[in-house]
Amino acid sequence: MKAALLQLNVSDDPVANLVETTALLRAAVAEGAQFVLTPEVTNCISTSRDRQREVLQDEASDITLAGLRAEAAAQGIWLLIGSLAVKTDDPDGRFANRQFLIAPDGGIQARYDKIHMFDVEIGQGESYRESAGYRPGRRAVVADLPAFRLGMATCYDMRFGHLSRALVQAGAQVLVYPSAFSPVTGAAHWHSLLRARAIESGAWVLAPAQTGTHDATEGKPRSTYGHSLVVDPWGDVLVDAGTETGFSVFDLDIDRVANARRRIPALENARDFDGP
Ligand SMILES: O=C(O)CNC(=O)[C@H](CS)NC(=O)CCC(=O)C(=O)O
Repeated sequence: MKAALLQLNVSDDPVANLVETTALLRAAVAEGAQFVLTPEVTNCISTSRDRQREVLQDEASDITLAGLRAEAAAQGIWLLIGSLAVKTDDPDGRFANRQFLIAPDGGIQARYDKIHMFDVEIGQGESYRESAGYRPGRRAVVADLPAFRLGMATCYDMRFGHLSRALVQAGAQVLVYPSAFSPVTGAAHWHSLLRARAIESGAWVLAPAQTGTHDATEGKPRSTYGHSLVVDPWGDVLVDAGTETGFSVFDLDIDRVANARRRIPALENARDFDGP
């Protein structure tokens, strides 16, 4: 199956973002992609919670979800919306950071709310507190396409190997990590983490990413690392999209999963053990 990652530089304007995402999706489909994946927070990146609250909706009213579902149906493709920030009934007014798998008829096949919140102090004045704006999910999710099983995870989730292990133990052959990674941690960890998840799982790892500088409402713009990555089940990097926006089409050959797992049967060799 031909698949494509979209690399985006979204603003705090969901309408403009939808226009840009749709144009790239159509270009990828024109090159044969039957499965298209978008990055984390495809609908909006804003440094202002007030702005987010003003322009974003709950799932039922989200224009990005409605627009991309219609587009997937018009093109007859599978679409992984890397995530949308959507309003929830959280008592603290927090959003969900929610992934959607859309089927070729436009139906919602699966949803996943990001579990691990990026609450960190990286140093040099850079800190993030994702849990202040987002309510974490509690449930790991796998979903079936006709030819393979997908394990859904988002961005910072890639640092938690027990989540990917649970997903592959539940049958996932393709792991997705749509992201809006920080440039500092991206340079230090992005390629290593994603290759490790692919190698230890014998699974494809697909990581469509946000890139560049984004909204600066709060004075300082938010920057993201880019480098959308495709890693095959042996750990080879098939696509590194660099820092420009655009799309990357590649051949998602599911036979490589069985091949890698035959050579290194890490899932079969794994053992239960007593605690240290
Ligand atoms: O803020 C939003 O609107 C959506 N959420 C994100 O972009 C999140 C939290 S700031 N980004 C990450 O998880 C990056 C993880 C990362 O960079 C690492 O693990 O090193």
